[in-house]
Amino acid sequence: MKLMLHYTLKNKGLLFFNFICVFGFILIELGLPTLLSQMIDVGVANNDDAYIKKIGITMLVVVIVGVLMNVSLGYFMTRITTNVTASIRQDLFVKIQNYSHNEYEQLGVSSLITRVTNDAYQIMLFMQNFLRTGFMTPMMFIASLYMVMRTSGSLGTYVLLALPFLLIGVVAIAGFSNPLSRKQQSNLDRINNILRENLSGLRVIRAFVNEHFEEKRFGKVNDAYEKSSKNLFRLMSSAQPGFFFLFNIVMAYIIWQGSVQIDAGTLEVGNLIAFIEYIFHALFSFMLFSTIFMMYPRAAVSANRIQEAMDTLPIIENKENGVTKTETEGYLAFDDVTFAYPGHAESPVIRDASFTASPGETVAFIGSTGSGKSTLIQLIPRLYDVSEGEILVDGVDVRDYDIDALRKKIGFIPQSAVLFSGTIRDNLRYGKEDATDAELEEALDVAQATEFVSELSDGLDTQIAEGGSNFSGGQKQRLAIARAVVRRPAIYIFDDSFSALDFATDAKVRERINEETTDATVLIVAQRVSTIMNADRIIVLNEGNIVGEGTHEELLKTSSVYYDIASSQLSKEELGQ
Ligand SMILES: Nc1ncnc2c1ncn2[C@@H]1O[C@H](COP(=O)(O)OP(=O)(O)OP(=O)(O)O)[C@@H](O)[C@H]1O
Repeated sequence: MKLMLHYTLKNKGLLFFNFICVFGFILIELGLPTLLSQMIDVGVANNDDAYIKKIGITMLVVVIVGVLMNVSLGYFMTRITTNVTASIRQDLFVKIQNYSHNEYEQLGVSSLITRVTNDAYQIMLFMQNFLRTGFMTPMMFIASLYMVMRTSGSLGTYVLLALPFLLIGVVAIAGFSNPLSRKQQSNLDRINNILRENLSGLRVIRAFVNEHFEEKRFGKVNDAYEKSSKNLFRLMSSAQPGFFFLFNIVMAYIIWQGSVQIDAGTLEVGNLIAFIEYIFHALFSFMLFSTIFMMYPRAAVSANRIQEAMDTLPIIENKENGVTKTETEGYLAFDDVTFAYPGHAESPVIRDASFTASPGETVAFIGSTGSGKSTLIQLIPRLYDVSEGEILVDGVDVRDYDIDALRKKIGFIPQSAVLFSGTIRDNLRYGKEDATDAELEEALDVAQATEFVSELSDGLDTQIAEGGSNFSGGQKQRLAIARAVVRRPAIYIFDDSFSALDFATDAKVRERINEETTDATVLIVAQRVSTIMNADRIIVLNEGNIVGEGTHEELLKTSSVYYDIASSQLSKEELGQ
C-alpha cells in the first residue's frame, strides 16, 4: 500500500480532478431517482404535463453531465494509472541497474523480470479499478444509504441487517486470497526462470536431445501455476454468485414489504421506485467495493515484491563525493587482498593477494579452473568488494572512487562476450558514445574483426540478433574486444577473452593490442599458456593463493604449478627442453 500510495500521491493534480469527477458522478446518480420520484409523485399523480416536461428536461441535462463526468473520470484515472506504473517500472529498473552481483543472485534474475513486468501490471490492474470503483463506491454507498434511510427508515433496516453478512464474506475472501496470490506470483517466477534457461540454452537442450525432459520440467511448474491460479480465481468467482444471491433476497423482501406499505398508504409509488434505486446503488457499490477489497491482496503481494526489490540495498555503495580525477592513469596495486563471496565468509576464494601492474605492462593470470582468476579481476571495477586488504588504482582505494569514474578507467572484456540488440555500430559505441567511424574501424582492426564485418552487406549497420546469436563465438569475442578498445581505457582486463579465437587470430589480436596499448595496463586471464607466455609478468594462482610470479621462462624454473600447466600444453621445444 505504501508503494502505491507513494506513487499515486505524485499525481496530486490529476487525483484532485479524479475526485471531482467521482463526486459529481455520484451527485448525478443519486439525484436522478429523486427527480424520478418527484416526476411520479407530483407530475404523474397530479397529471401536470408541464411539471413532467420540466423534470424530464432536467433529467436529460443531468444524464448528459453524468456521461461527461464519467468520460473525464476515465481519462484522469487512465493517466494516473499509467503514470504510476511507468514510474514504478522506471524506478525499479534504475534500482536494479545499481545492484551489485550479490543482489542479482539474492533476488534472482527471473524474479526481477517478473517484478518489473507482471507485478507492475498487477498494480496497474488494481489501480485502474481502485481509482474509479474504489473512489466511487464508498462515497456512493454512504450517500445511498443515507438516502435509503431518509426515504424509508423501516425498509432501510432490512438493508442494514444484510450488511454484516456481506462484510464477513468479503473479509474472509480477502484473507484466503493473500497466500494464494503469493503462491501464484512465485510460481510465475519459476515459469520465467525455466523459460529463460530454455530459450538461452536451446542448442544444448537439442544437442543432448533433452526436449522431452525440459517439456516435463516446464509442465510441472506450469501445472503448479495453473493450480494456484485456479484456486485463486475459483475463490474470487465464488464470491460474486454468493453476493448476488443475498442481494436478490434483500431486493425481493424490500419490494414485498414496500408493496405492503403502499397498500396501507404509508408509502408512495414514486418513493418506492426511488428507494429501490437507492438500494440498488448501495448494494451494488458494496459489491463493487468488495471486488476491489478482494483484488487488493493480489496487488499487495505484487507491491510488496516490488518494494522488496526497491528496498534492497546494493552491498557495493558508491562513495559520496568519491574521487573522480587522479594524477596518474593505469597504476594498479593489490595489497594483501582476501575475498570471500557474500555468505561464504568461512571459505575465501582469494587469499592475501599482493601484486602491482603499471602502464605499458601486460600482466597475465593463469591457474587451474576455479583457482580464482575471474574473481580476482572482478574486484578491480568493484563488481565485488574485498573482504580484507585494499586495491589501489592510481594510488586511490577503489572504494574511495566515484564508481563511474573508476569504471571509466577500465575496459572489461568478460569471459562470455555479451552483445546488445542494435547494430554493430551501436555496440561498439557502447564503449564511447561519440566515437567516430574512423575510431570504430581502428578498434575493429585491433580486434581482427575488420574482415568479417566488411563482408557483411550492411557493415557496421548490421543488426545484432538477441544475444548476438547471428555471430560465431569468436566473432562475438572480437566485437567485445573492439568495444573495449574504442574506449581507450587506462586498464584493459581480458577475462579469458581469447578463448574462442583460433591460435593465429589470438596471436594477431594480442600483437595489435600490444602495439595499440603501449600506455595502458593490460591484464589478461587465460587458460592457454600460448596466450600469455609473452606477458611481462605472469601471476600463477592456485586455490586462491598466488603461488608464482615472473616471466614465462622464470616460472618454468620456479613454479611447479606453472610448469605442470605449461608442460600439459606446450611441446618440449616450446618448453625449451
Ligand atoms: N558468485 C559466486 N558465489 C559463490 N562462489 C563463487 C561465485 N563465483 C565463483 N565462485 C567460486 O569461486 C571460485 C573461483 O571461481 P573463479 O570463477 O574466480 O575461478 P577461475 O579461476 O576464473 O575459473 P575458470 O578458469 O574456470 O573460469 C570457485 O570455487 C567458484 O566456485
